[in-house]
Amino acid sequence: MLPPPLEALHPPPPPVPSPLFLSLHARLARLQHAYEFGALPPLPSLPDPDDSDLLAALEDCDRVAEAMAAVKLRLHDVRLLLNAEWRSVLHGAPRVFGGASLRVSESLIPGAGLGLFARAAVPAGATCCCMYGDVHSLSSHRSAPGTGAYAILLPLAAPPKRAPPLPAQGGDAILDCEGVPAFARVKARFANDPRSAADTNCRFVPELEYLRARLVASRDIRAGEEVYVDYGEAYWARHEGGGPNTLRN
Ligand SMILES: C[S@@+](CC[C@H](N)C(=O)[O-])C[C@H]1O[C@@H](n2cnc3c(N)ncnc32)[C@H](O)[C@@H]1O
Repeated sequence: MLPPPLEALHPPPPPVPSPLFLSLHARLARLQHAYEFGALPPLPSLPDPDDSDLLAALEDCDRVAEAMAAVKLRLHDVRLLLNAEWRSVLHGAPRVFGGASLRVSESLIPGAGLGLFARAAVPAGATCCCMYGDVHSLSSHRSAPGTGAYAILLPLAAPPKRAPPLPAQGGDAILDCEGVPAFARVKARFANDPRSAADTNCRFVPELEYLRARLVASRDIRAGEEVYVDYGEAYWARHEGGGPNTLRN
C-alpha cells in the first residue's frame, strides 16, 4: 500500500523561537549588515561580544579586507548555530522527508549520475517528498565547505509585518542538505534538472520554517517517470553537469 499523501501529514504552525535562537538571529543580522556594507552596524545595535574582534577591525581601513573575509566565515558559522538551534526548537515536529513512493536509480540524463523516479503515478499538485537542509543567505553560503551540488536557491515572499523571526524571511534563501545529519535520508536531493521547461515536472515550494522545501508535481507524473526540477540559472552558473561533485569554481 502506498504511504499517505504528504499533505495529510502537514505539521502545525512553526513553534515559538527560543531565546537562544533570537539572540543568534540578532547576531546574524549584525554580521550580515557588516558584510553587506563593510561597516559597523548602526547604533544602538552594538556588536555581539563574540564578534567584537571582527567588527572592530572594520573601523581600521588597513584591516577591512581581512576583516571582511573573517566576517564571511563567521556569518557561515553563526548560520549553522542558528540552524542547529532551530532544529532543536522544531524537535518533535514531523520532518516529512517522504519519498517512499520514489526510487533512486541511474538518471535518464546522460552523465547526470543518479536520479529520482516515481514508483507510482503522482497527480499534479501532490508533494513527492521534501528537501531538508540548512537555511542560508547568499552571503552565509559563500563559505560553506561542501560542493554546493545539493543547494537550491529559493525566492521567498516578504513576511507579514511583526512576524516572529524565522530561519529565513523574504528575499532569496539557500537550502543546502549537504552536511545535515539527515543527508542520507533526503531523497529529494536526487532530483535532476532536465534544463528544458517542457521536461520539468516538479518545482520546489519553500517551507523554510521547517528547514525544508516540498518537491511538488507541476503536472501529472506517470509511474516510472524520472522526477525533474528546474534548479535555476544561478545554479548552472556555478556547476557543470555530470555527477554531484562537479563544482566549476
Ligand atoms: C542535486 S544533485 C542531483 C543528484 C545527482 N545526479 C547525484 O547523482 O547525486 C545535482 C547534480 O546532478 C547533476 N545533474 C543534474 N541535472 C543534470 C543535467 N541536466 N545534466 C548533467 N548533470 C546534471 C549535476 O552534477 C548536478 O550538480
